[in-house]
Amino acid sequence: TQSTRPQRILGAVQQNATRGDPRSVVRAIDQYCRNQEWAMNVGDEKGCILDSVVSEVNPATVLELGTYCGYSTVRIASLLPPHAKLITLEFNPEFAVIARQVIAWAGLEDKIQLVEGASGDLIPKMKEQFGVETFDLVFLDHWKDRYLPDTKLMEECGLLRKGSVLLADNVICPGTPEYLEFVRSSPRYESQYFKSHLEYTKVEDGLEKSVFLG
Ligand SMILES: Cn1ncc2cc([C@H](O)c3cccc(CNC(=O)c4cc(-c5ccc(F)cc5)cc(O)c4O)c3)ccc21
Ligand SMILES: [Mg+2]
Repeated sequence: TQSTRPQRILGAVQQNATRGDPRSVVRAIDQYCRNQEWAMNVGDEKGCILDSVVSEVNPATVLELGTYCGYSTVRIASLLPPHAKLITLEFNPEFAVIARQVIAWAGLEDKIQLVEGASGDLIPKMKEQFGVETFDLVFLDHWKDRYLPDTKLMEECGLLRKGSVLLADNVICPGTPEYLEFVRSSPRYESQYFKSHLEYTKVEDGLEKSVFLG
C-alpha cells in the first residue's frame, strides 16, 4: 500500500539520523525535504531564526500549535534547559502517530508532551489538565486562520504573562493577514518581523515575533 509523506519523512529519520541526537533528526528531515519531496516543516532557514529566539527567551514552558511531523518540536526542545517542558498540540491523528516516533528517535520524550486535539478545545484546559501557569514562548504553526482567535483565547485563559513571546510561522506565505494586523496594531504587543523564505524554496516568507506587554 502507498505510504504517506509523513511516513516517508519518518523513514528518512530512521535511516539517516542517530537515535538520541536531535540535531541529526533535524538535519535528516531537512535533507529529505530539500532533495526528495517538499513538506511544511519550518525548515532550516527559518529554523535558525527560531533557534535564536528560543535561545534568547530560554523558556521553561513552551506551547507549540501544530506539530505535523515534529520537526520544530524537536528543534525547539533540543535547545531547552533541563526541566523545561514543551506542550505541542496536534489534531490530525496520522501526524501525531508519526511525530511521536520522530520525538522518540530524537530521545526527547521527557521534554515534550504531544496532546492530540484541536487548539480551540485544548487551550482552555491547559491550566487544570496540564498544570500550566503561563507560557514563556508560543510557536504558532497550525491553521493560519486560527492564529488570531487562539491568541485571543490564550489571553482570555490567562496563559500569557508580561514578556511572553509569540513566534508565528508563515506570516507571508501562506499568510496570516488578520493576525499580523492585530499584533502590529495592538498596544499590548511589541512585534518584530524576521524576513526569510518559505521552507526549501526562494519564495518570501517570515516569522513574526510578538512580545505580550501584559
Ligand atoms: C486547530 N488545530 N489545533 C492543532 C492543529 C494542528 C494542525 C496540523 O498540524 C496542520 C495540518 C495542516 C496544515 C497546518 C498548517 N500549516 C500550513 O498550512 C502550512 C502551509 C505551508 C504552505 C506554503 C506554501 C504552499 F504552497 C503550501 C503550503 C507552509 C507552512 O510552513 C505551513 O505551516 C497544520 C492543524 C490545525 C490544528
Ligand atoms: Mg509553517
